[in-house]
Amino acid sequence: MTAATKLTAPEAPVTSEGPAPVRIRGLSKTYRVGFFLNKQVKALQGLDLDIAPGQVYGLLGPNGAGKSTTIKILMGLVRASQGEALLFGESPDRPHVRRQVGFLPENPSLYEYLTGREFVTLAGRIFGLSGQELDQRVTRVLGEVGMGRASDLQIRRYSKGMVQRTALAQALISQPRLLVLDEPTSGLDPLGRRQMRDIILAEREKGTTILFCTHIISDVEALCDRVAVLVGGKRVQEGSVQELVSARTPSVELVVHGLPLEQLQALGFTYEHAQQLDSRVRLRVPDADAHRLLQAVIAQGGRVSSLQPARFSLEDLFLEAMQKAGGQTVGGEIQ
Ligand SMILES: Nc1ncnc2c1ncn2[C@@H]1O[C@H](COP(=O)(O)OP(=O)(O)OP(=O)(O)O)[C@@H](O)[C@H]1O
Repeated sequence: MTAATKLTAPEAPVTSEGPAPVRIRGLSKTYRVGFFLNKQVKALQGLDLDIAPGQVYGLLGPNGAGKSTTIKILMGLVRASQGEALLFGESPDRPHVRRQVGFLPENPSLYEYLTGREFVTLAGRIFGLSGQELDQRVTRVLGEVGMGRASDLQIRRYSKGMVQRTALAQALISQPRLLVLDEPTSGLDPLGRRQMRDIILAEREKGTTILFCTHIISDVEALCDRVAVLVGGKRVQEGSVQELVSARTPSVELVVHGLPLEQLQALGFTYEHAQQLDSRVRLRVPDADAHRLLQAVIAQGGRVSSLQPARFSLEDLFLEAMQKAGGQTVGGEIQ
């Protein structure tokens, strides 16, 4: 038995609400690739992650960072090479654990000749639902995802966004304690994205724990309690969105006219950001340097048209984390 298939973890923390919905320790995954399977892609390298009951947790990372691999291991679709991944303190393979989880895969592929209603009904039957309760739940979840009216059309006639919404309805049909969503807003129009966000927030209100992965930073900012940033299969940042964003030293953004970027760079300040915009230059410096920079710009004959506190966003943090990861931004490590 590999470490990944351990059925129980005696050391899994048990809170008053029971074991953590998700606990990952030292998780690694190496895929074998190449014609002779003689190359390896390190998709995950020693990942640790804990998700507490009721949390909305975002896995953020560039393409190929290992987000889907993490989710597939948690859903029992891919075997880990090392480490353990537990749901509610147990192996994801156990049927009673799986019954507590709703899963929306990336690029869901549904039975095309069924209607949306038939498909979601089938999913409900697999979860052991039947009769009036099943019919009522199907109607309710289809309504929630905005598919009430189109639910009697065959899925092969659906757009990508309609398929995504129907797949979400099947994830919700069992009223799961844990919802795992792989790129939930991909393929959705702006209205669909808003609806998806509203559904996630409504599920959170009900106390559902939610793990979702994305590279859409605004979704994480709008929805998540906590976030982990993955780059090249490693966790490079983790914390509450608020903590990560506010732990930064304050900085100030200035817009300067009348001096070229090269001249400003020669002043010897360390700029967090410097960009030439037509005849203006936008600069960002630590708060402590702002006054001296202002004086230096005026002394050189420049003019400052705007000076305001810069809002450090999750996007800055994300870009910074990718830079710190040594420029490796896309895909796992290939050997
Ligand atoms: N079945 C597979 N066989 C070989 N390599 C794979 C396989 N699945 C994923 N990989 C590789 O593992 C790495 C991580 O992929 P993964 O799909 O987990 O990343 P991701 O963060 O979900 O990316 P994206 O945002 O593009 O969906 C990538 O380098 C990818 O090429």
